[in-house]
Amino acid sequence: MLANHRFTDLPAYAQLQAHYDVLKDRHLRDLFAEDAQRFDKFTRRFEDILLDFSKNRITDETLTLLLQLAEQAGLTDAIGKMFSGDKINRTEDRAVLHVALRNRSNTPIIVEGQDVMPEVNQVLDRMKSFSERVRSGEWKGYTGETITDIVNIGIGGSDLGPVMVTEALKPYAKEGLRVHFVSNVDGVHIYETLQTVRPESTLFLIASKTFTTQETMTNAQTARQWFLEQGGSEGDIARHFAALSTNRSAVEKFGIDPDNMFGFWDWVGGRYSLWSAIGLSIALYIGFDNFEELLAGGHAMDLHFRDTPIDQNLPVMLALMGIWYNNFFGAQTQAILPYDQYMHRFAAYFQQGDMESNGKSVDRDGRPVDYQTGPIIWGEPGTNGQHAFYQLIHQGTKLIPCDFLAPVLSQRPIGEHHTILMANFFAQTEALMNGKTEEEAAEELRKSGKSEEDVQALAPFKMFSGNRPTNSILFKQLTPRTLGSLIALYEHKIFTQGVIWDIFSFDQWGVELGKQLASRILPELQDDTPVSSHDSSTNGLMNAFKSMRNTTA
Ligand SMILES: O=P(O)(O)OC[C@H]1O[C@@H](O)[C@H](O)[C@@H](O)[C@@H]1O
Repeated sequence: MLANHRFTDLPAYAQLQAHYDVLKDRHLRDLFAEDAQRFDKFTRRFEDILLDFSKNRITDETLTLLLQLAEQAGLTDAIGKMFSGDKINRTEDRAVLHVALRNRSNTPIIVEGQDVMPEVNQVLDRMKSFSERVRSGEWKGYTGETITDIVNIGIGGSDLGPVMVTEALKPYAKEGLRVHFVSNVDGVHIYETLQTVRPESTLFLIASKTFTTQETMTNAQTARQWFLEQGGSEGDIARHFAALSTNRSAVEKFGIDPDNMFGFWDWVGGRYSLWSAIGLSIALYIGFDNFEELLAGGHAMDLHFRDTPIDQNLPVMLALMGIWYNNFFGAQTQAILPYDQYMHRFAAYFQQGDMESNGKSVDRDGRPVDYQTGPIIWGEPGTNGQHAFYQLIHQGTKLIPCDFLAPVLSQRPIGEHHTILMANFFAQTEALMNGKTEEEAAEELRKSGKSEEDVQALAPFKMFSGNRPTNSILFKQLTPRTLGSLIALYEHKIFTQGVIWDIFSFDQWGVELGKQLASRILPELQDDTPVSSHDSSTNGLMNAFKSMRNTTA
């Protein structure tokens, strides 16, 4: 069991509060001017990844205090407990072992007296042989055609990870093999996808940890029916449907051949499951060797996180910077801004990863917290974001800490594109840090020939306060290994923050209420009887819906 603490009672918390009162008015520009060593001091490296956190509103003392905060919260102990299979997900009475899924060193990891590694390796072996058979064309559809399209049907953790990774690693994809993702219960999603595929050459992966999720089961039934209507027979289903799940009996009940089921375990959280059988679409798309590289990158980051002193530890640094702004500066959000178009779903992926993990308001004793926990995560790839929402980051009233991520080498080096992209990457963090004083803005206006009256009128609009914090994460290239490490970096950041905030990061009870109500409302929508069992707004909306659906558009 982890020793519980009150975050705000940790001795370092009060010290940080006092330190914040002093530091909050200091400008990053001055902190850089005062300390020539800032970059060297506040960068950390791991393999081909460089984390520069020097453009944060910190000093040596800030970092010392934040590290003390982590120590006082029992971080080292907590890391040990996760890696050794303790049931740290207490409200669900489960261990948390996504690290076992990518444990390429194969050291035993014991859950309830049993080493989980043999089972993990067995599923990986099956994924390998299945993906190789499909990719080589040995696996045939019901008319003898090879598989050209994979349709992954899943939602949340059974969708976002595979979507993000297959997009990020597109350069590693097999030519002629397409992958599609259907998640939304909105029939539009499956409709549009089915328009683009043929039953003879399509393999459906029904991805659901529980195999009970309403959206996924509805989409899976629709896909099955479509397959049968388009010419496939019941007997052909085995060649075209596979299941990725922990729930064997539900898979069998659905009619999927148990030989086509790839299992995983309750100690894999949905939002941490891309490393498990849920990653089958990834293995099919980029090949098993590349999938293994992804796992290896995750594993390397795991070892770094577990074995490196916390002051040298990349996930810990990211976590501490986040806590500094979240709990002392009152920042509400955290932007993730990848300067790599292939990473365009990275922020969306960590919206679930972070917000479902740390969006909690009771501590591990079940007491309401009196401090802020998980931030709102958002972001889009650079440079698109620059032309959309960066205005607010630069000149708005909100403090938005940003992570900038970029590869040194593009996967698609065309002309000057990557150099231009990177010029923007470096320019943005510099601009956010330095800003532009009103005098500098005025001087520029004068130089452009404006009258003194215009200069005075316009300068306030053209100044930038700066002092806006960023992390820069520079990596050599977006390879499977590097992507694996980057994902694990953020996963462990989330874990570290959860430990410091003394919350449970691995349950997600907050998603249940809406599901409960939806299943109560569904039968009420199935006829035209007026509804009166809810509040006046919900009744009113449902009755308007019922009457509007009966009138022609
Ligand atoms: O994989 P399943 O069981 O269909 O679940 C999908 C998603 O369901 C949601 O309800 C959970 O909040 C997510 O964590 C989960 O990833």
